[in-house]
Amino acid sequence: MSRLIIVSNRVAPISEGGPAAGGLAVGVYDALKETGGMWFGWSGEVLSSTPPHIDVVERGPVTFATIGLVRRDYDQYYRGFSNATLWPAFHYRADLIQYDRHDFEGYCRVNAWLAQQLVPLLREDDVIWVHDYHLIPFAQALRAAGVKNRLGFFLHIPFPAPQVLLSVPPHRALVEALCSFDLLGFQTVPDLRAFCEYVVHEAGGQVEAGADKAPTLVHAFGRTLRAQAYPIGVYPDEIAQLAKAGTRGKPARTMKATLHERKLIMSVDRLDYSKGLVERFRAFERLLDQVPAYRNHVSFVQIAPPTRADMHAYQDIRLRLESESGRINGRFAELDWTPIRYIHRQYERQVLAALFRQSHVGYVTPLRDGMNLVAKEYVSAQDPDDPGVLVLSRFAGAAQELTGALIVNPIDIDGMADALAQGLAMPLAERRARYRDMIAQLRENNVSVWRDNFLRDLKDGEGTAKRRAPRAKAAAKRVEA
Ligand SMILES: O=P(O)(O)OC[C@H]1O[C@H](O[C@H]2O[C@H](CO)[C@@H](O)[C@H](O)[C@H]2O)[C@H](O)[C@@H](O)[C@@H]1O
Ligand SMILES: O=c1ccn([C@@H]2O[C@H](COP(=O)(O)OP(=O)(O)O)[C@@H](O)[C@H]2O)c(=O)[nH]1
Repeated sequence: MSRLIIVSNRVAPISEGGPAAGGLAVGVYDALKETGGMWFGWSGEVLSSTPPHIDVVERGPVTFATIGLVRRDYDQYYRGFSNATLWPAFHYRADLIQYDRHDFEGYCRVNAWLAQQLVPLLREDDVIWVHDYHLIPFAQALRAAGVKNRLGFFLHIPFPAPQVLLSVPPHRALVEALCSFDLLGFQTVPDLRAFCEYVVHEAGGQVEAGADKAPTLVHAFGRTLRAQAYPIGVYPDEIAQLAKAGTRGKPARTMKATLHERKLIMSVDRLDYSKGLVERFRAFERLLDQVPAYRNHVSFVQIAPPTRADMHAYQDIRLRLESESGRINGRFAELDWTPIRYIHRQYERQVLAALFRQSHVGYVTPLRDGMNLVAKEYVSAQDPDDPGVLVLSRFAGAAQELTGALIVNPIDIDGMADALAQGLAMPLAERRARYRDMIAQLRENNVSVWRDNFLRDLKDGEGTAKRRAPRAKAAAKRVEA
């Protein structure tokens, strides 16, 4: 059996059980610990001068091969092009895009360098699965180094509409680089469709919809590759167990004691401007304005651990959120009640799962999000006999599957306040019906299914990339939603 090699910028913390650094690390680790294999990526260290070397650690069936970045590479590749250019562009925040040609050069240089570090670790029949926007040029770099293995890529964040992507100056070079992979995976059908639109309308390529759920064939830049939507999942039953066990722990007991029978609204997000936190706080304020009966009868807990805290846009969102929570608490707080408990630190998944289970509403309202695993974890953690209600942004990838949630537009403050009121008052029978619908979907498309579908298509496609593109006048078929 061929070995699975995962390549991503962020690698899960090597000691299991600790708080996770984001959804990619959580999802990929869950997927890899069953199959075993090697996980290659950044160690999270920024080195001042020493030339980085690969650290190899075995943990059960998984070999972690991690490497540090020198300061200049971290600045240009991670803080610069990945997170100041691609992240805002792919999350539809054209107003926040910063672009520096030197950062793009650094991004390509680091991709080439990482690829060179990986090559000596590879075997001939390894299957290589590359993850996320930091590593778009990775296939080109591996091919240039002579690697012939199957190469797949999964994008964890949204793929933007072509008009938005055009604001990234090297957009064409990026899409050409993506087309060096054999298989491209997206979180949702709208992301796949946006990619195909770029291929057809901006790159002069062609796409052919695959029959019966098979991947779409993409002909572009002289290559043929395949592309498909593979929504990442969770292990719902494992999370339910964690949640049940966690309710006996100290954090959950403290939460219960300090709530004094009040209803609980729970949110958990990295403190990222894509998560819609300011709008969410204002919608909670609107609820208190419009339904005075909820004052002192409902508490909103927002856990928002720091992320990318050395970047201006992230310092800015932190200040805005601190100011909003201070303002709203100043307006409504009483001697025995603080309406918003805003907590700027990370918690372990077991603690989060237990808090989800204790809450009446899971409040997940990103402005844009590739998937949003928190939404899936929230539903998984519920007590089937007395489940909470999920209020979910239509712009989270998860909204494509979790149709039993109350779906909201995250910039519609009144609409979100209405959904909170509806969720808090929802009768048990309706809560159960919505929960049953969503948990069935989560079980059907768990993280193993995500991994297995992607790897099946990556292996099945052997030979596709070598096929020639069809003649130019063959009609391009658009991918249907
Ligand atoms: O590595 P960081 O810069 O600290 O950021 C954390 C991760 O954020 C993003 O996560 C995404 O992946 C999730 C799982 O597929 C998905 O649910 C979520 O919508 C995405 O935002 C990012 O894509 C990862 O590369 C980062 O590691
Ligand atoms: O304090 C925290 C906050 C978040 N998470 C985990 O980090 C992941 C966040 O993934 P999501 O897809 O929701 O968003 P991302 O941060 O990747 O954009 C989820 O598994 C959370 O349970 C965690 O373990 N501790």
